[in-house]
Amino acid sequence: MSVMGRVALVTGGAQGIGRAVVEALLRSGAKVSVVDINQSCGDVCKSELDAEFGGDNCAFIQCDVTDGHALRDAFQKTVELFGRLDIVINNAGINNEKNWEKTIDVNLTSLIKGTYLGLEHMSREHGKRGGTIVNVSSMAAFLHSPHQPVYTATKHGVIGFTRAMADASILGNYGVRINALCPAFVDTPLLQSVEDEDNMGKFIKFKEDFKRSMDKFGVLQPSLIAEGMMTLITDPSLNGAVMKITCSKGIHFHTYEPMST
Ligand SMILES: NC(=O)C1=CN([C@@H]2O[C@H](COP(=O)(O)OP(=O)(O)OC[C@H]3O[C@@H](n4cnc5c(N)ncnc54)[C@H](O)[C@@H]3O)[C@@H](O)[C@H]2O)C=CC1
Ligand SMILES: CCCCC/C=C\C=C\C(=O)C/C=C\C/C=C\CCCC(=O)O
Repeated sequence: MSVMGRVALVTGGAQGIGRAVVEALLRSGAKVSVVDINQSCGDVCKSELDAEFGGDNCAFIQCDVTDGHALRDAFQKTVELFGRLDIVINNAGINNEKNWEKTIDVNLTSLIKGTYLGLEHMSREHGKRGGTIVNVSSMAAFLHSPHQPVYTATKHGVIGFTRAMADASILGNYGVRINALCPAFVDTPLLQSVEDEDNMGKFIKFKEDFKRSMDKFGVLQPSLIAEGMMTLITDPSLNGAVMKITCSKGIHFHTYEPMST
């Protein structure tokens, strides 16, 4: 599927992985709505993207994804601005073991809301023409590291929810493909949360151990994650797929036992 002329909404799109995905989409001819809580970062992002891709191709919508009404408005505004919606990337995420309820709210509850809103705007069930949703999980979903237990739980949850919804999409003939993306460590501001007791809480004492793990597994560039994301967006055969991206194996897919596919 070509993304030329299609409309995408990317949560947490103002920096890091989300920003790299926004750029890849714009480069391929999509129009993109960048939905992010950070007003100043979003303003900088918007002016840089306008300079590179032209002013009519992207919008910045300031929104806290945990605010259900604001998130609904962001979807509505995207459709009003660009006339349609085809691609939803639920990417916004945080690493906060101290305020772990917030981590669940941002990483899992809001991602579920974003998926349901995406379906309202794209599913044949709602009289729409179909589309695609990618939910951002993490390689943390395949580990049980002691550094970030609640973060890990949310990323496991993202995979379970995504695969169940992908099956629901087939059963309900939604016409919407739903997939998950699981990067290993990526060079973004999120990694700096390891330094901060406000984020790590009592797990700050594992900081050095965590850094050794980064040295062992390596750190990826956001551009590679955007490349994997574009495959999930454009390959019409993918639904319920779980893409992993690691330094050792690059872009590859998790395989499941046939009975659980
Ligand atoms: N950086 C890494 O090593 C990895 C990151 N991930 C996941 O990738 C996703 C993106 O992470 P990064 O780009 O690394 O993080 P980042 O911290 O660089 O960017 C996250 C973006 O989300 C926005 N955001 C945070 N809370 C929000 C909220 N309540 N409402 C709206 N926007 C909000 C931030 O303002 C920021 O622009 C997250 O889901 C993260 O869990 C997955 C694997 C590895
Ligand atoms: C406690 C550390 C907090 C600081 C880091 C913040 C966020 C990290 C986000 C992730 O999603 C990455 C987490 C774990 C997976 C990383 C690597 C696994 C690599 C496995 C492999 O290469 O085979």
